[in-house]
Amino acid sequence: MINTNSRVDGEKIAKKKFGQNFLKDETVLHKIIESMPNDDDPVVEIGPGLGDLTRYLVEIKDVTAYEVDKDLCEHLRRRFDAVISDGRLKLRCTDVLSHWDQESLEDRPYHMVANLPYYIATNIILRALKDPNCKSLLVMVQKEVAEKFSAQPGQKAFSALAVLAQSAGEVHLCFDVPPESFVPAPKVMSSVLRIVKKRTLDDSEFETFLKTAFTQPRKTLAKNLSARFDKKDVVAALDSLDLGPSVRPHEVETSLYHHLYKILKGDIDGREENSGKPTQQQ
Ligand SMILES: C[S@@+](CC[C@H](N)C(=O)[O-])C[C@H]1O[C@@H](n2cnc3c(N)ncnc32)[C@H](O)[C@@H]1O
Repeated sequence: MINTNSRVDGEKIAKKKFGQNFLKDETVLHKIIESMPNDDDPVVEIGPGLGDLTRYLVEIKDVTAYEVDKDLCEHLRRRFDAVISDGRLKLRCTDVLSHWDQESLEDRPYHMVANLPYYIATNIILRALKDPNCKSLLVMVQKEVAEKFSAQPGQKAFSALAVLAQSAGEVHLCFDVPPESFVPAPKVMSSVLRIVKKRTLDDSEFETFLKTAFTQPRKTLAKNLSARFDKKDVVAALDSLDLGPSVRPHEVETSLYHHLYKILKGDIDGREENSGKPTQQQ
């Protein structure tokens, strides 16, 4: 059993299999709280851990927290006894991803604020982009993952994840957090990523299309897409959008991926598309 004192030794109790790196840096905790949306919607926290971020969240918001580790749940129940009793904190002791398969994480609009378990961070973000009740995300992830979601077209890190996130809303890498801010310290740099959603992703075929487009990020987009579509159609579709046959996947903007997808799916004729031609912003 974990000592209910908030000063428990994170180093000793951390379980690697659950991606436990506890955020102990008060400056970073405050920066996260200051970056939160300023409205009355509740917050969903995934992986409250020892509760060091949770204790600030419950001061300003109604919170639903999902924690998979039963030992930590027991600790959290004791630490937050009063706020659980008065309804400000709902603690769900379960694997968030299996819960999400059945329903949204909240039955009303919510913001996600979390120091995510890194081994499933990408899955959680993608799942949140598809949850109609999730309005925004403010999440700590591995810096490399934050860059994949927030990179701009033309940057090497621009990926299918960036296209998806930018299709859902505004994406911003807020700040970096060094390993020594956590106990135990992870091997990598972390970053806080914010996504403010304007729409919900609801087309899984578009996701599959992007996976094909970015299969081999250093090859041409035409080569990647030709694995699924006729090469002549791919080159014609690229041409209709003023994209040359040698363009690489990371060089094409989000809006053009949507046009390409529609053309290749047959929703839009390339020539028709050409008349009100969208072009790549230089
Ligand atoms: C990086 S730690 C963050 C802990 C705490 N929020 C903090 O900032 O110190 C990730 C947390 O997510 C929890 N977790 C891991 N996998 C989970 C899952 N599938 N569902 C819910 N929580 C999970 C871990 O047990 C751990 O508490």
